Amino acid sequence: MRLIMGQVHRNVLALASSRSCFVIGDHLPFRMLSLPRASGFHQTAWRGSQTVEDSGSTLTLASLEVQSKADYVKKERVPQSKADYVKKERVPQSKADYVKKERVQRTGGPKASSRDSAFSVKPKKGSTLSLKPAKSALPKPPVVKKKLKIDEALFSASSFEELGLPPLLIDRLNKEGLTSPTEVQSASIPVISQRHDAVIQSYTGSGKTLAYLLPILSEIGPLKRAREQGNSEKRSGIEAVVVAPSRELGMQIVREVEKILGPDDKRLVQQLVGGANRSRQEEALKKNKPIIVVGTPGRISEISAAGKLQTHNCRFLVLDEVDQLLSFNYREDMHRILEHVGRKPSTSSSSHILGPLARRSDRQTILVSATVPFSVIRAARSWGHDPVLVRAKSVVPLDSITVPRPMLSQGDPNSDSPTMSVNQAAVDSLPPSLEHYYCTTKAHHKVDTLRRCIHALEAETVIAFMNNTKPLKDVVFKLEARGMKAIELHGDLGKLARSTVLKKFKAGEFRVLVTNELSARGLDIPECDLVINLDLPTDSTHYAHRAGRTGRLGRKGTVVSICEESEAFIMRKMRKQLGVAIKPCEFTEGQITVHKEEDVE
Ligand SMILES: Nc1ncnc2c1ncn2[C@@H]1O[C@H](COP(=O)(O)OP(=O)(O)OP(=O)(O)O)[C@@H](O)[C@H]1O
Repeated sequence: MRLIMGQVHRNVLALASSRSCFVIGDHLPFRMLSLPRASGFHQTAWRGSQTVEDSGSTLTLASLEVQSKADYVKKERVPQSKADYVKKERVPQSKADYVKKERVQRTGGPKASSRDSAFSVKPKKGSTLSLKPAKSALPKPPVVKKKLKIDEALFSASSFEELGLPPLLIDRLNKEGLTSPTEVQSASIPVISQRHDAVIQSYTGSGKTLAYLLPILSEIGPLKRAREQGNSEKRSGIEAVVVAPSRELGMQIVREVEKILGPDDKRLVQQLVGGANRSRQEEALKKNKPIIVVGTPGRISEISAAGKLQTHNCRFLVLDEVDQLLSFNYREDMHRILEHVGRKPSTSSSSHILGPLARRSDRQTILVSATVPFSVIRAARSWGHDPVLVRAKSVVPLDSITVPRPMLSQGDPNSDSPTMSVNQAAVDSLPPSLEHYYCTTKAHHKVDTLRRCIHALEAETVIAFMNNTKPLKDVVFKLEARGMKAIELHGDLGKLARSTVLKKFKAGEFRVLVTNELSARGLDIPECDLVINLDLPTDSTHYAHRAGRTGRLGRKGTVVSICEESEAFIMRKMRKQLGVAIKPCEFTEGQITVHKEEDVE
């Protein structure tokens, strides 16, 4: 047993019990109790992923609606008028492309989707029809959901077969139209299958959920790989616990598991999210005998403390959005979960002396997030056996990772201000396909600017973020008053209302979802082509997670932050911390005007 002590400055998570105490965080005085490493890092995991990456089989993405370039050219709408040609103008990519205050007719990001309108038929606003029947006489038009192009580059060259997934599971994936793994899935599946504890880090929307679900479902449940006779592990009860910080994310993961298990076996996953009826959840646990539970920390620990959730035999513990789950708010519930899941109660005297870590079973701990600060690496080291960090193209032992020295942002070589240091965790979480802008306006003009922005970018599925709950309703009211269908989503709504809102928004019944931080993590709405910050996020990590609601799975996406003139410096700071171009712009006459940075500094 080792005892390590250090200095603490912020982000403290204290997990304390009578027998153990962990304190973790970035630059924190922390105490960590851990067992000696059983063995060195098994190179097999690394080799496994290398082999996978080296394989050069061709992709089959048709079922993912990934279009080849040729398809696009074929299907693209033939320009009808001069205006159409203007719309197709290229968006400036480099600084050189920007002419001072050049007026740019936007064609990147959302416009790419409107270019795809050959597939989705978007009625042109203001187009004249000779015979226009009264509104009430019209049958309700079906909501035509647009399809955004997926960037093939996100997908790995390997196939699910090459990753060694069992045939039954591959069949189910194919039935769901999933034919090729993404890069992070290619890297994670062999590592988890080889029983490594792992931290999975990859940018938002890159497929991290299946990156851990697929290797788990290869080992448990009806789709698992067949074992040689005499080599089958007999387990009963819950074999995997997945923890997520919000009900929405929890339910989204449940649906993903249900989708893979298929209609006959979907009862084998049980949601344990807060806000839902607890006794019904407990009854379902008894009746359905699930093999996997997915829930929020509070509800899981509540039911576990009541003795209604037996997880001692559990083989997998997944913490999705781990950096958020390790925040102070969740400390007590997370402590209980970490103490109980996959830990057999022991009466041996040695375990009493050594504490709960000595009682560890062969539970695999998998920590997942787009943003992995060093505090998570520390936590993973203390909880895992030879844990590894898995990213899209690399697998490294956590022991080889050292505390990062703050990097100064480019263009600021002489600055030693800590605020100017690059937030590497946030940088790594940003999908490369995003475009970022900000514009300034007076506070009372923000909603109008939002509306003009949506029109100028021709965005069809928009998520607008604010910092507080109260003003959301007002924004919805103002947008609706201007003829734009909008709906609010926040934690004060009941569980049913929250899921109804999401369902309607996903179905295209509303163009704008006005929400708060609740929706910033994990929410997967593939059609979202524009994220708006109506209030600036508190830091670059929050910016990155909000931004990640668009540009999912290699699609195009645009992020626009609307702020007051006095806040513009925050955007410039954010740009340096994130290492991306966040371009100043304004929206006038239905167009976006991109400014040169010097114009506004
Ligand atoms: N191999 C695949 N083929 C096609 N689609 C996939 C594949 N893997 C995942 N997806 C889809 O990609 C989308 C994004 O996946 P997911 O939500 O797991 O991303 P994520 O990396 O967890 O994002 P976040 O960090 O925001 O939580 C989902 O709609 C998911 O169904």
